[in-house]
Amino acid sequence: MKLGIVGLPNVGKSTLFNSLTKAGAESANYPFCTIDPNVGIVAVPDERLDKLTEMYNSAKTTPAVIEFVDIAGLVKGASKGEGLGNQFLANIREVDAIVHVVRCFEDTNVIHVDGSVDPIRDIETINLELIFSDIEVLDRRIAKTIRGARNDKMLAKELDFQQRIKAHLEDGKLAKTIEVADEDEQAWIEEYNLLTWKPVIFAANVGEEDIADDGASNENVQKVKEYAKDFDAEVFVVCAQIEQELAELDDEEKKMFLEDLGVKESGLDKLIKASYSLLGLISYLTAGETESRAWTIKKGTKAPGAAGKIHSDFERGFIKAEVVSYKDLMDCGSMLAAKEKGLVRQEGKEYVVEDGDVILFKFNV
Ligand SMILES: Nc1ncnc2c1ncn2[C@@H]1O[C@H](COP(=O)(O)OP(=O)(O)OP(=O)(O)O)[C@@H](O)[C@H]1O
Ligand SMILES: [Mg+2]
Repeated sequence: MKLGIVGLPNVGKSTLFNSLTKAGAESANYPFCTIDPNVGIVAVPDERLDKLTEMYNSAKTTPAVIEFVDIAGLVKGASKGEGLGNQFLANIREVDAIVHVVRCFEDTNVIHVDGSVDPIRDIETINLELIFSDIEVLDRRIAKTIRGARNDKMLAKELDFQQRIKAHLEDGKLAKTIEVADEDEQAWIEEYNLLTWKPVIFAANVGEEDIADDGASNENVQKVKEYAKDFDAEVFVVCAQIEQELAELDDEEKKMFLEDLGVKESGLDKLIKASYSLLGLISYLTAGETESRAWTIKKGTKAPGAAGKIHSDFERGFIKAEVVSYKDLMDCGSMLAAKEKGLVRQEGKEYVVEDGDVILFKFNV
């Protein structure tokens, strides 16, 4: 699962990325592996995992992770080769969702490429580049489809759809706002990998003074929130600069710093969790003396599929799953007590795994 960080130059993308990846490294057990200087693996904060580790005295704790990709700032004309951005547009085509960083902080020391802070103009500049890039992709697709469409009903239907999306984009609209008529169209649009089809989270990057009230008194943040409504996009208020400082601290210091700032949770933690649910992901947990671990699955995954995340043998030889909800386990205080109360269920192949299920798989190979 990958998220791409996009935005204009100098709006705080790398600051956010650095704090994300450093924060990931802090939860030491999952190594922050730099696959590439601009790709970082980030642990999904999950306090359930800490509690399980405590209960089982686990030697190791392994959180769920997501990948973030930091790209160079996009400028007007990026899709036509302006700036550094266009070579990176290809990188974002591979991501599952986009974090769009929008500058909402006023600071005359930090240059804005367009001379002033104006979040809606900035968002539209980026969106337009993404739209242009999508139009190019569609043009290539259309050229291919057109060849076969004359003698093939299905291709003719697809061609019609492609042309509809193109017209929609040329109107300055995002692919995700197009009405998809049926399952064929749904499958096609998913396959095209259009940038403006991907889910988006806006990260409103504010100054330190705006953290305590979560941006409520920052006019720019309010504008972004209003704007995002039209796209069903979530807006997260974050101060990238503070997050970078927070990421340097250990857990205890971090807690104190957050208290000083008047907030419970770092903006970053909220952002990571939100990204996770934006992607339709949930975690189930495994616990034991050697390791407590969170495993990422798509909502709706059945028990054998979930087992397959651990090892393909678990899926192939799946017999059953011993399941207890995290809450029941905690309420009972131990697995034994939960069993005595009949709260540990034996589930079969059709069981749909839920977020926070603590599972032991039985399998045979
Ligand atoms: N919330 C904030 N308040 C004040 N300054 C900030 C904030 N966030 C980032 N900055 C500052 O803005 C500058 C640009 O940040 P950064 O390098 O992260 O931008 P970027 O979007 O990655 O730029 P580029 O596209 O050029 O890579 C840095 O000096 C950083 O310290
Ligand atoms: Mg950068």
